[in-house]
Amino acid sequence: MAYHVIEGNVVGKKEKIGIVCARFNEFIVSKLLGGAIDGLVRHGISEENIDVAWVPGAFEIPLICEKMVKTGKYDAVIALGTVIRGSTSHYDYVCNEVSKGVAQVGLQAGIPVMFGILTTENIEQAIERAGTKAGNKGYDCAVSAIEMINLIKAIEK
Ligand SMILES: Nc1c(NC[C@H](O)[C@H](O)[C@H](O)CO)[nH]c(=O)[nH]c1=O
Ligand SMILES: CC(=O)[C@@H](O)COP(=O)(O)O
Repeated sequence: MAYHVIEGNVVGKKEKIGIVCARFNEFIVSKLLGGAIDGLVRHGISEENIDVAWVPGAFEIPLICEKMVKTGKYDAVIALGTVIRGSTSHYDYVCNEVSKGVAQVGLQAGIPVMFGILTTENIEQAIERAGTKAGNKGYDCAVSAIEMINLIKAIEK
């Protein structure tokens, strides 16, 4: 192979992870959280190195992600929430702002800030992505967080 490949493995060690959860639609978000913790622990992260912060709704997630990042205590932050369309345009504003906000925090952070927020048309779609037939978005974000931590280490060494 003439070119070099830089990639991150999914082996966690002593890294510290912050998770920000929205309480709105907690029935779903709690499943995302369980999946995220399962993914982290099964890939080597100790539960004692995981902090979970709860916010009222997805709109508040970016601010607390930023607060966690600025502590300098975490190797990655995972945002978990569930936004389900209602009968007004409120859904669009919440989704737009939370996605922009999390992305903005991530670009400024220097550490991975993972977007584990479901944005669905209905409850069924959310359930499918919180541990049923479409997997668990929380688990996926957890494993990707470890990959990103190790990728950054590989690039910076
Ligand atoms: N409708 C959903 C919300 N709405 C609440 C907002 O996120 C926010 O907490 C409120 O506007 C006060 O600032 N939040 C969700 O997480 N999911 C929803 O479906
Ligand atoms: C995503 C939301 O904010 C939504 O649940 C609010 O519902 P509605 O648009 O019917 O007020």
